[in-house]
Amino acid sequence: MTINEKNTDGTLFLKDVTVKIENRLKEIREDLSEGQKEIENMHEYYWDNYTEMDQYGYEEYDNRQALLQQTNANTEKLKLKHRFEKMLDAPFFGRVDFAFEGEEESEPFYIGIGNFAEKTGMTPLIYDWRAPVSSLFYDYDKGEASYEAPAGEIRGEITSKWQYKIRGGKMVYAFESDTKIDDEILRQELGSSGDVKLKNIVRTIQKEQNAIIRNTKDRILVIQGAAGSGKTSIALHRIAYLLYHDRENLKSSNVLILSPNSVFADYISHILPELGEENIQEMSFDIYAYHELKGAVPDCEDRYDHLERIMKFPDSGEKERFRLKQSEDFVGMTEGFLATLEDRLIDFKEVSFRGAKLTEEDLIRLFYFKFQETPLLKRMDAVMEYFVDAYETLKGRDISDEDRELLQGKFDSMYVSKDLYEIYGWLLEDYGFDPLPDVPYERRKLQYEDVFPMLYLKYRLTGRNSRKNIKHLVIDEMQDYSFLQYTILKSLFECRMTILGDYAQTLDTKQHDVLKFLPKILGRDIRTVILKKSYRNTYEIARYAGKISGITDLDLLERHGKPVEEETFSSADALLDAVSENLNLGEDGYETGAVLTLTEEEAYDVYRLLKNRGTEASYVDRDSSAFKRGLTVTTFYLAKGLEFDQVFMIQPEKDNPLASQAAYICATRALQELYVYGVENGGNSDENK
Ligand SMILES: Nc1ncnc2c1ncn2[C@@H]1O[C@H](COP(=O)(O)OP(=O)(O)OP(=O)(O)O)[C@@H](O)[C@H]1O
Repeated sequence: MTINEKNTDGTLFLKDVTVKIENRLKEIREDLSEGQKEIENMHEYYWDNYTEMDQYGYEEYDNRQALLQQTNANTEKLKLKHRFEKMLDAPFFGRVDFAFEGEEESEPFYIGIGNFAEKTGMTPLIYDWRAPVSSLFYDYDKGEASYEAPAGEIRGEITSKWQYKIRGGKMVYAFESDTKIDDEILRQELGSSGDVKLKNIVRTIQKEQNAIIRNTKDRILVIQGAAGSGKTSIALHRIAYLLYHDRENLKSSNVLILSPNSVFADYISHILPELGEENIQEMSFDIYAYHELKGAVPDCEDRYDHLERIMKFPDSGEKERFRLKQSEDFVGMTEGFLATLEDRLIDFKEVSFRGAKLTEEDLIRLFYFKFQETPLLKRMDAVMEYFVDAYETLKGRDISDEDRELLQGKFDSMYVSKDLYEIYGWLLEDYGFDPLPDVPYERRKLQYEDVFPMLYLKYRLTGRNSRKNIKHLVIDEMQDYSFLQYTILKSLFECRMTILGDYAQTLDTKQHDVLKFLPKILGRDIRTVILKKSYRNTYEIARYAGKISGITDLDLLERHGKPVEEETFSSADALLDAVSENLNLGEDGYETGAVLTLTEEEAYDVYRLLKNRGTEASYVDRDSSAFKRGLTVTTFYLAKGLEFDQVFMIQPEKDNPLASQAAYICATRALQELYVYGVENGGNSDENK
């Protein structure tokens, strides 16, 4: 029986292909050890013959090149080795039998996590899920179908479709299905615990998700998707797809993901390696901003300080001020301020230097006309360079470092201030905001509401270096970025973008209208895709979450589970008893659970009380950087983007402006079970005292 024989249940092919993968692995291991020896020999030759190499260094150059080539070849082999080792565990997960238009016989195409051929250059026995032909598997039922190949559209007919589950090299199940990815398999994938972190979904990518992953046309793709619709998963699979198809131009170091915090970064960190790609850089925009502002302020508050404050002091006016300072109106105010700043910032004084001179009139001409386009805080440097050039040409020699320093002092002294902190303070005062505290540099701490406005002002005053090495930017949780932040991002990144989020999961009391203002900032070449099908939660949890958010038009996967349990207890003690009773983690239970609160203080209290009772838990705060198996205690805002098998959501005792947002975010974090617990007013625990 040949491995191409049709209508098998895949077991024979599995046997055959496993042997072939093993053989290939053996060859690769031998090549690798040969290659390693080769490198060692080259090193030895180099050291033995170093002194005798030709004086121009040609031989040395050749040696280095050969060494580099061999190292690169070894790295490529190592990657292949990793891929094939992974494939030995589960070589393929799908198969389409496709009869090309005009042909009677159909050909089987097995689909797996990567390509596999017996030898480099031979027709693959297994196709990478990202190969053009593999889209047949995700996009079509049995019947007429087509796919986009580099040479154009290929038409034909799918005569049969199979889905497999292979673990440890053994076939767990195989079944033929007429339809796209069968819902039953999807339910099984979602219902099965095992992975703690976000998993790859290559086995069950849905058609609408596949269209996003394989979209290469749109420069800026915006995905608005309901909680649990797979946005983060899709964005990462899309990067894997783009890296595979554009290897020449796009390397993993050219892709950057803006992620909300380090725990989230850890949570998603293994998907790309699992898909055979290197991990991509990750950055929090807040941390980037703090670095950029270091010259003006040694310390900045973070977003979580701001959130905690608006929960504690809802009527302080902070929410409204924050919103205004991140808005389009504030960008307008800053521009208005900049228009009058030139006159206010500079006090022109004639410059004389060793017989040469720049009169006030000269300075004004250069400053306002010749260097008009140079950012204000850099403009005097440009005028100085102009003067230095003219002086050096006249004298026929360069000026000394001491003289340059002297001149720099003279030109700098024309600025009334070069301190961004002070200048930003003027802007606030001009528009009637409270001024910044007048303290020396070491004692400055910027409130979160001022971080991005100050960064915007900085870039307008000094210019910015756009990040040209980044060719694709991924922005997750798009609803948490403001008009002002997108304006700054646009000036920093001129590249393709995948922007994803869910306006219902905002961390504000009011939803930002991101989808409306994005085209204003990023231009017209934006394509927005809306995802309404939610996969994460059981039907019961999704319905419950829908009631909180008022979102009723969701398409829910019929995966049923335990009803949501809502209960109010007479004391914190009784509440924690209920948590302990229902917690079902460990060998025979689930992998992950979370107790989620609104504020940091509440989270820490619960964590402490649980610990006192001997319940193992990890406390995740803003400085945490790892997502762990077991029970996690944290706030709703740090749990955003994550998921847990069991969620215990603790309702606040006092009114809280973010209560409804928090409830929606907490509820949608639960994969299998959701408990909504509260304590009656006045309920108090002895342990709590
Ligand atoms: N096609 C799919 N097959 C299997 N699982 C899927 C699929 N799509 C999504 N999922 C699962 O649904 C869950 C939610 O996915 P993901 O976290 O990517 O969604 P999200 O839209 O980013 O969620 P949120 O906005 O709520 O954080 C994950 O467990 C993911 O593995």
